[in-house]
Amino acid sequence: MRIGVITFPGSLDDRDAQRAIRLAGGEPVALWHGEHDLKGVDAIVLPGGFSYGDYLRCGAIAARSPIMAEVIDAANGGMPVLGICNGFQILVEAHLLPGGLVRNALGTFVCRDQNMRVENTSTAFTNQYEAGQEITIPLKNGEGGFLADTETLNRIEGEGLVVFRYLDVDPNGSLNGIAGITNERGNVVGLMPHPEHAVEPGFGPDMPEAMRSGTDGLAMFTSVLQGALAR
Ligand SMILES: NC(=O)CC[C@H](N)C(=O)O
Repeated sequence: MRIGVITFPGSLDDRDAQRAIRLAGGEPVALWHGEHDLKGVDAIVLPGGFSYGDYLRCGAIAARSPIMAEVIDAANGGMPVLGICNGFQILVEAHLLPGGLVRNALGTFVCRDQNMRVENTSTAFTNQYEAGQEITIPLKNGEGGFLADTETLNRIEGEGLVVFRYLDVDPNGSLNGIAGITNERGNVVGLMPHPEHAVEPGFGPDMPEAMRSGTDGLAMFTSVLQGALAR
C-alpha cells in the first residue's frame, strides 16, 4: 500500500511519518503541498509541524495549499486520510473534520507522554486497537484545545465520532477531553498526540518495559494497511 505524506513549508514530522509507515509495512510516498498530484497513493498522512509558521491560525494557510483541493476530493471519495497534530489542525481548517483547535488552556506549549483511551475502533486508522484500550503517545502542541459548539459536540459524541480521549489529565483544555475525532464515514481521522513518535521500542515514550512497549502508535499505521487488505 502506498501512503502519501504531504510536506508543507514548516512541516516537521513528515520524515517520522514516512518511517512509521515503512515500519508498519507500507510504502511511503513524499507529496509536496504546491502540486496538484497525489501520485496515485492509496491513503494520505498530513504530518505534524508548524506549517506556514503557524501564522493566522495553526493549519489555516496550509488548508488552502494547492494539494488540499485533491486531498478534499479524495477524502470525500473515501480515501483514508490521517491528520497528526498540525495535520489535524489542517483537516479542521479544511472542514474535513468538525470543530476547531485553539490555544492550550494553560497558554503555553505542552510536551509530554500522554495517556489516552481508544474510543472508536471502526475507523481506517484504529481497527487494530481493542475498544477501550489505553495507550501512551507523545504530545507536543501549542494549539491543541478542541472546541465545538454545543450542537456539534452533541453530534460528535452522539454518533461516536470521538476516536481518542485523554486520560489522567486534559493537557490542552479540550472539551470532554477529546484528543482525536473522525468523520461519519470513518476514513478521515485527526488527533493531537503523535503516533509516529511511538513506533519503535526505545524511541517512544519512556515507559517501564513491563507496562507497555512504547510502540502504541504503530497500530494506527498497521490499521490502514489492514483495511486495504480487507477491501
Ligand atoms: N506538533 C505539532 O504538530 C504542533 C502543531 C502546532 N504548530 C501547534 O503548536 O499547535
